[in-house]
Amino acid sequence: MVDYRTQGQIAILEVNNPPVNALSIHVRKGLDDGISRAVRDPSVKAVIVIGKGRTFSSGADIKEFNKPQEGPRLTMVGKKLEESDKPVVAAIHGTCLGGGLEIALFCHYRIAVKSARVGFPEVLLGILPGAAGTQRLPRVTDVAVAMEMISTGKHVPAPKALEYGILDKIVQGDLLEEAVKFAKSVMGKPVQPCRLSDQPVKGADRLVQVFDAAMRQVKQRQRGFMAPVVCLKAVRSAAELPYNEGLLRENTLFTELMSSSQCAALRYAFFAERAAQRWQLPSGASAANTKPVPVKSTGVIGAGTMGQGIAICLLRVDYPVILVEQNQKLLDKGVEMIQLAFKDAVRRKLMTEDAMRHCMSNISPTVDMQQLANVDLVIEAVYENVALKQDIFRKLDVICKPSAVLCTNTSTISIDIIASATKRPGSVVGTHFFAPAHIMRLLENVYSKDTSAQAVATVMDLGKKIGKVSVLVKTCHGFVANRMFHHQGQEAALMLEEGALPEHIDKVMEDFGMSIGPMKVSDLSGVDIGWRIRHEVAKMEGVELTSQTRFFRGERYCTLPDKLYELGRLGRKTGKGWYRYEKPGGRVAMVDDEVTNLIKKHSAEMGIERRGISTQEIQERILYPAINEGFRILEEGVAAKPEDIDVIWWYGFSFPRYMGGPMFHASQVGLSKVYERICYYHQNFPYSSHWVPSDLLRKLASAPSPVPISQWMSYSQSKL
Ligand SMILES: CC/C=C\CC(=O)SCCNC(=O)CCNC(=O)[C@H](O)C(C)(C)COP(=O)(O)OP(=O)(O)OC[C@H]1O[C@@H](n2cnc3c(N)ncnc32)[C@H](O)[C@@H]1OP(=O)(O)O
Repeated sequence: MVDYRTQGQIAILEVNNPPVNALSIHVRKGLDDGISRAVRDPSVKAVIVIGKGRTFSSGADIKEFNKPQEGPRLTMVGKKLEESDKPVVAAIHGTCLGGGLEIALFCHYRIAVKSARVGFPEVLLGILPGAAGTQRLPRVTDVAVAMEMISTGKHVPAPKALEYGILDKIVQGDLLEEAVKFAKSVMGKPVQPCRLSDQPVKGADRLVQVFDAAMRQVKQRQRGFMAPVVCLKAVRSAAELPYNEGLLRENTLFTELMSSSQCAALRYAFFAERAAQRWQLPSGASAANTKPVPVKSTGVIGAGTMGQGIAICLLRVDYPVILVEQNQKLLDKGVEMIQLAFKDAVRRKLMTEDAMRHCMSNISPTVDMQQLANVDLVIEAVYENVALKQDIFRKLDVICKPSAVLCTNTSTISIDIIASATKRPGSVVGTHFFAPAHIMRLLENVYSKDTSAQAVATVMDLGKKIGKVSVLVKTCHGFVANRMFHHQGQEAALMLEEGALPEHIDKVMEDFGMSIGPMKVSDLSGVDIGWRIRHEVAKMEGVELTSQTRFFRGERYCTLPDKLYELGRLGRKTGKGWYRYEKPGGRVAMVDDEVTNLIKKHSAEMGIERRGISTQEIQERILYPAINEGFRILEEGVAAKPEDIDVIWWYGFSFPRYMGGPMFHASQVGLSKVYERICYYHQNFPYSSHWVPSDLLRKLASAPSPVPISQWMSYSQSKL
């Protein structure tokens, strides 16, 4: 775990714990033993701490967090490194994060290669750097920088870290050779001035202003997260208390955070996100045994809002894009909008003018689908209409080369239906982007009964390359995201006719932690989207939905969203939806009397006596149908594991990560309680099938003791 060797008068402690040199018990022990040995050995005059493999260290071993602490504590190991009279040099490459950076800050010197990054990402796990990081960073760099780094968790590139004073030198060439040279240059020099515990906090005279400004920012940007606030308090204590007292304060705050439910949720999120990348098909094909099709050229069909966003994603990472539209006017408009989005990115310093020009030079706009003959991958992004999509895929089948992967950006239509229009259903796969496609990180990749493993591997790989978080799901109507979200929309509309108003529902859900409530989401995504989907489904079933419709598919149906659509209130884009906006495309949602009156009139027409709806009821009626559907999705194997559903909700619907996602949230509330409430609503609302309790939920709720989320799937086939 830590290899000890000497090179002349230098002892080298090489951390060797693949893949990322986490500071597990054996590493801490190895470092502890190594430094003691080096200090004892009179022939050793300097020490180097270095990481083997791809990185210096990714920090404490997160897998050890919920186990009893064994072996030497990181702070104790660090103290030994600092107290050594022989200079200790940290030689950094890859990432030097969390406990890894704390170890480096205990060393007397830090050198790094230019590509290295340092940071304290603990805050993202709901904790703080608890091995003296909050006390030592503001002693090596300015307290404002320390507050920013520790409260955001951002990685800092080596050149910036040098500027901040965190690094002493950036080296070129072989890191170990350079570290040896550096160690020789400091051999024999007194280490006292390099012991950070003896240094004053930098910028302590500006503490109050810096702290207040940082706190304002944290409250604005990380609303609801506990850890950033506590991180700032810990750094503040570095400036207010002597070093050893500051350490005690840090420890108290660390313990508080470590035992919080937010920390448990964020730790779960860390592993869930990584687990989602390890996809597996029922055939056994998986990320580990399937190679993607090499993609060098791409096509996008549809230059509307989604097509534009998808094209931007591809162009940004250097894929040439053939952009196809049905007529020149729409095509020109689409290209213009793409250019505008890039210009905006340049204005916001997210890209250079040169990079923008390069991206734009990679688009080939055309109204001729034949131009797609040689692309490796094509993404259809036209509006949600089965016949239209099938027609496009019929054409693609004829036009595209046999190896091409044919993707559809449908948000609801089963991939089986779209693929059936081709003679190569194995090449057809869903790539469900979320609007705005160039901003939202989620990519819901969808396989059909025929999709080949290679097509799946290709879109999962594409997702990674374009910076998305990809989750693989099996096809069904609405997939995971919209199938779960759909019930929220239904239930919200029903609560509106029973007595709630859009602003009440949104406030409750925003107070719960959602970044925006469901009514604002509907305005953002477009009231017409839901309308089109509902009416398309009805049409497929030979039903016409009208203002008189009370039941559809045997379910209670609320016509309020349809009435809103008929008034042309399509959401933000028209400046009016469930709210009024300052202008079409505006962002400031204002309560609109026209909507309030529409809702009240609708209730009266329905003969419903409006009533006050409690916060608890709003929360449960918005969340629990989605959770219930989540369990059905697991039962049917549409999602392979609860973690995948939660990942979809963080990135697709901004579900607060510190609550872990709807499935994790359900586990925290207690499945028996969630089940009981779903049964209660089922009794009260028998005409809404989303309240029929899932069988898997029933089985888990009746287990004699709470079943850990990692074992839920073992209950899906059980006969209990
Ligand atoms: C007293 C307490 C003191 C200190 C507290 C801490 O130090 S808390 C830990 C702080 N560090 C982090 O939060 C870093 C977490 N890791 C990362 O950000 C990335 O993993 C990293 C290092 C940037 C590498 O990214 P990359 O994309 O290259 O790899 P990936 O994320 O897929 O990770 C590879 C596998 O390593 C596992 N892993 C990563 N970091 C840790 C860790 N700190 N502890 C345990 N395991 C870690 C990760 O889960 C992956 O495993 P796999 O089984 O392949 O999914």
